[in-house]
Amino acid sequence: MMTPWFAPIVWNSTYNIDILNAQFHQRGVRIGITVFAIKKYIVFVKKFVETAEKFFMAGFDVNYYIFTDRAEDVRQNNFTLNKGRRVIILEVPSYERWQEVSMRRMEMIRNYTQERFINEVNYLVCVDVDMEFSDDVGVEILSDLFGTMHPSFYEASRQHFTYERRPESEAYIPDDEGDFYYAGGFFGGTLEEVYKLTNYCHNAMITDMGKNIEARWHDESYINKYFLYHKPTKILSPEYLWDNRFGVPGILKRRRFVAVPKDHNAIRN
Ligand SMILES: CC(=O)N[C@H]1[C@@H](OP(=O)(O)OP(=O)(O)OC[C@H]2O[C@@H](n3ccc(=O)[nH]c3=O)[C@H](O)[C@@H]2O)O[C@H](CO)[C@H](O)[C@@H]1O
Ligand SMILES: [Mn+2]
Repeated sequence: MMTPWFAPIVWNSTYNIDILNAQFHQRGVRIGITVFAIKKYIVFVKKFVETAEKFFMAGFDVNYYIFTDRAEDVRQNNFTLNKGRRVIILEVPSYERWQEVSMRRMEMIRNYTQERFINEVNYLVCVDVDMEFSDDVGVEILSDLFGTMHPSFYEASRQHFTYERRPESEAYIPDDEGDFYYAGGFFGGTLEEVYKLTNYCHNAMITDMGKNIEARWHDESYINKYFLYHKPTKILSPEYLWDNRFGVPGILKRRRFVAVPKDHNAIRN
């Protein structure tokens, strides 16, 4: 429930949501959530927003920032939103390879954080779009800088973490270092902290590209490197990022945000 640097690990029943809601409402906190729906991934947007309206930050002001190269198609969804909640469609370029689409999210989040989000929200939550909410995800996740345990590795020991192991890469992590294996698909924090993380990851990727290196798990590898030396102030348990292909272990009392099954080849090409 607590890391050795005193960051809480958020599991069901470790917090009282009424106390937290009162505190965050008192501060008038506004929350932004970023998702990318590039090319065929626009098919995921409808369910993502619909389920977020039920489960994500209920009762709070939320801006959905949907980055897409197909704005018209995304608009066709005619979202029905609760009070205080808005969909904002941001037109961005697309990239040919899915790996680069995934990695370029860092650059785009960084740029919009500085230009726009900073004026509109107090916290940013950055997630994958091929997901749906199936239980509450509320202000208990918010902190200066938060990351999420990857559902494949929360029980694994360090030697099994799939960090980048080539010393030439900016994402390199030595064998005897590393706290957790964090997932690329759910991180966030204050605007300042998200700016620092995304700026670091983008610059590291560009440096590697110049050397013709792409880290093993793309953006996720660079996030893991960043979190090693800039420890998150809160860590989300796999309740917040689950994939039903892993079954439902006893430790998992809630599945709050779950991968939507996809045909990888069909959707990425
Ligand atoms: C749940 C989780 O931790 N997911 C991570 C995992 O892969 P995933 O296998 O879940 O990657 P993915 O196919 O979902 O791609 C990541 C994200 O990029 C966006 N996208 C991708 C391709 C495309 O054509 N259009 C598009 O919009 C979309 O928002 C998608 O959710 O590893 C990736 C890097 O390898 C990223 O770190 C993901 O965040
Ligand atoms: Mn995904």
